[in-house]
Amino acid sequence: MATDYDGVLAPFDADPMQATPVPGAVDTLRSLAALPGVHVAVVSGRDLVTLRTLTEIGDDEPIVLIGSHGAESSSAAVREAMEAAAVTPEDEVTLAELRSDIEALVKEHHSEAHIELKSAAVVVHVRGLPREVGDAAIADARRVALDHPGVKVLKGKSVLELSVSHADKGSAVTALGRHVDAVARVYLGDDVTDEDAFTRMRRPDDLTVKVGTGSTAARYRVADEPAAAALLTRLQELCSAAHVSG
Ligand SMILES: O=P(O)(O)OC[C@H]1O[C@H](O[C@H]2O[C@H](CO)[C@@H](O)[C@H](O)[C@H]2O)[C@H](O)[C@@H](O)[C@@H]1O
Repeated sequence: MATDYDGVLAPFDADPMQATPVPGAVDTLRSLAALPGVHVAVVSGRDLVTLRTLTEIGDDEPIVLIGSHGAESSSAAVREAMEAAAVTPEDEVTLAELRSDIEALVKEHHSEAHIELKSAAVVVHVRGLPREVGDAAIADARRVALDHPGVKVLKGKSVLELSVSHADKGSAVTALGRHVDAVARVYLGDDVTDEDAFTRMRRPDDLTVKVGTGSTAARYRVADEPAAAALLTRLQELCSAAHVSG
């Protein structure tokens, strides 16, 4: 059972570090993870350190954290499966150049935008800015990416992410499913990067859920983060009842 973080477990906030989970949602994941035969993961574009900080899920807990769109994980099995997509020393050099160019761009031309530095990416944030101001910052950031061959450009919600990671959420989450011999897989996501997971989870017993509006390959949809939290609670109740009845 895997869920995305921003826009699913946690409502959006203009300050990325203030985007905290819907009250009770992480405890629901803990209850699910405590059930025999249920494996739980939080999958995010956040880097692993930040994901751990925001979820407050500890290293000693049985919930797998997958960060940087699959490039980082608390699970050795996922790390091994994603080894070919790991960030190389050459990628680190590209990332340092990218950071420097984006910092210069924002400082000189788009001081209203915010930069988030991640272990495998630089993100330009424009949430809350007037549309034309945000669009101009995103367009210029795209141009910076063109100067750095091999950089992946991901357009998210009020963000442009420039990444040196070669991973994707779909590969990471299906690797975890294989590792635990999952017979049915659940994935909740809200953004374009979650579509990689939705398209890879097409078995009859898989349950894929898009949170919010927009086209999707997911089979089902809920309206927003509180509805996603309510769905997780219902799944926990059903799994718990199935366990009790044997
Ligand atoms: O894969 P996710 O867990 O959905 O993470 C995707 C990106 O989420 C974050 O940005 C989004 O949430 C911010 C906090 O609410 C918001 O300010 C921003 O507008 C959203 O796009 C995060 O900051 C990125 O690094 C993640 O890649």
